[in-house]
Amino acid sequence: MSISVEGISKFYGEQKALDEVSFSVTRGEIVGFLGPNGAGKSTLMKILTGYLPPSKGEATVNSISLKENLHKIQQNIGYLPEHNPLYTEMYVREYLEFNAKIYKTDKSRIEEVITLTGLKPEANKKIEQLSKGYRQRVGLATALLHDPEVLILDEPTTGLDPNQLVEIRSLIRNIGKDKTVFLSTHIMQEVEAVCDRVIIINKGKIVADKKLNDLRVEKEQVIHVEFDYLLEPVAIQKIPHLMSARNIGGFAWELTFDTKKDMRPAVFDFAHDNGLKTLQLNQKTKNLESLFSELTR
Ligand SMILES: Nc1ncnc2c1ncn2[C@@H]1O[C@H](COP(=O)(O)OP(=O)(O)OP(=O)(O)O)[C@@H](O)[C@H]1O
Repeated sequence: MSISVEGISKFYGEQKALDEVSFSVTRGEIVGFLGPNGAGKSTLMKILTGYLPPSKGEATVNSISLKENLHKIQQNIGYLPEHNPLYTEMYVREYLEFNAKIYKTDKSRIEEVITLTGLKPEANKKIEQLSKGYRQRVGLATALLHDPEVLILDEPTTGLDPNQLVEIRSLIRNIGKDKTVFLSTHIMQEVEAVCDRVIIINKGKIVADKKLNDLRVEKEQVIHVEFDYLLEPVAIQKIPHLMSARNIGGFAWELTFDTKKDMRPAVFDFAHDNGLKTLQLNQKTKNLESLFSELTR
């Protein structure tokens, strides 16, 4: 087990931020820790990385107990905090060298993480000159310096523009091929894009723990499609297996089908046969959305 959390509670004075939280993460999983603002995500991550003590409960990382050997745990964890604390007046390479000294890692690892995180073109700039996306990469590079087995990433894509978002998500997916990744977010699409599994927290309690594949294997299927022209709802009814069609703004529709079979080709063919262009076509995990709104309302 890479991460095991047992009955962790955390009080800030009178306020209970975490309430008997328990779960485990196995090696090689990418787990999304999803919850609304103030649900307790950062608090748990700070506990797992040793920045905060729990009020109650136990956690282990790679079978090492948080209580017994915090230092050893920190050697096994790469942590990207929510507010990435970078020394912005430093140059990127200089900053990584500084951190490599702290971790006592080999200097050759610096070039490896620069390549891995796509920092090469910016490596000779000062951190203050970097865009938010590249600063985030510096944070990830720092978290990866000592080649930890477990990565804990607190809202790694907050504030990024859509292009940076795609790049950082694909970077995390790549890193997750041989590391355990536990990442927090309040964005459902992030979980769908990156994770194998989702743990949902609300008001300090775990309210769901599901594999994304299990959520996808459902009878219903939802597709978001955008055409280049306005359609009458009656015209859309011609698509086979369609249960309902809802306009979600402009020329975009949410289509619900009563089949597991991938209906994207049928929607594409429908557009083509009716002289329409398909501007966007996405299969949604409706179940994650409904689960989230049901459990965190
Ligand atoms: N240092 C603190 N002192 C007092 N209360 C705190 C402290 N840190 C967090 N809290 C409270 O604990 C609860 C959980 O906060 P936490 O930051 O863990 O939530 P979160 O899920 O990470 O939220 P967000 O998505 O907004 O970052 C919130 O109600 C918050 O106000």
